[in-house]
Amino acid sequence: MRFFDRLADRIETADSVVSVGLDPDPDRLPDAVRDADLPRWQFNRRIIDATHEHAACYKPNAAFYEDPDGWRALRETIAYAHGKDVPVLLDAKRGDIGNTARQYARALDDNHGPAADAITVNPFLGRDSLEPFLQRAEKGVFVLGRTSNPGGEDLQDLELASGETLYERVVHLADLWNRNGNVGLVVGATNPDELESIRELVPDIPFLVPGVGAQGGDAEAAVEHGLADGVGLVNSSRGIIFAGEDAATRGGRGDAGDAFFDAAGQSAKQLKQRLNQFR
Ligand SMILES: O=C(O)c1cc(=O)[nH]c(=O)n1[C@@H]1O[C@H](COP(=O)(O)O)[C@@H](O)[C@H]1O
Repeated sequence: MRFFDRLADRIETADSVVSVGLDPDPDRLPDAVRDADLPRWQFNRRIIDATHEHAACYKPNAAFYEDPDGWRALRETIAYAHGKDVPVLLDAKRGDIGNTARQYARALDDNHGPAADAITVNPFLGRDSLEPFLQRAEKGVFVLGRTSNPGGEDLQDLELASGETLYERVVHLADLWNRNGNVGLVVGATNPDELESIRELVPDIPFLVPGVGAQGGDAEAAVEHGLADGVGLVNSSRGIIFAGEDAATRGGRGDAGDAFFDAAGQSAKQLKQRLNQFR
């Protein structure tokens, strides 16, 4: 099934557009999983147990897995999320010359274990750098449009000779690259005006909207402009997975971690309910 059809089904089943970011910072893992074999996998397993009812998608960021144990943890995590019937978007922000991109795109193939259903890509190198991803028609390809970080304006807001901004040009290209209907755009919740104007440019492309929660983005704008025909994702990572840090402190060392993971579940549920007010 094509990614955006699968995502639409999941959004309906879970009644949620929440993307739960799985960014397991090793310095912030609770005691309950620190001594486990593959702590990041044990952490993600318990986060998934606590949050899957409320998750439209899981979004592991590759930065948190780029070592041998990390790749194992990631593979287990993808398989486990699929076992709960939740799609996985690998946030890898890939983008390189065609020859290299062809290798990166193999991350979307099942050959070496279960693969992610979608990926984020960086459009800076242009068309051929994204082609290997785009041609995997069943997979979702989220192109960075207007990012949530403060420095995003340094390049993305530059005005071109044509009068459009660089991010508007990227949005236009993403629309052209969407011949398989598998392209999404990443637009940060910290830029509500850009969210609105980009939605006007591309009414039919679903957005991944990161930046609510820890980055303080605008949840209402994220929903109002992020969804295309009801399909899109609003991501929170630290705001969900580390919501239980205070609870863990109260539980003390040796605690089984239940309070920590319960808090993650509550946080995902609260975000779902908050976003649903605007759907
Ligand atoms: O592509 C992304 O997901 C992304 C794009 C962007 O503009 N801003 C952004 O924060 N992200 C990612 O979304 C997640 C946000 O994490 P929190 O700030 O903890 O919710 C991280 O994995 C970021 O790398």
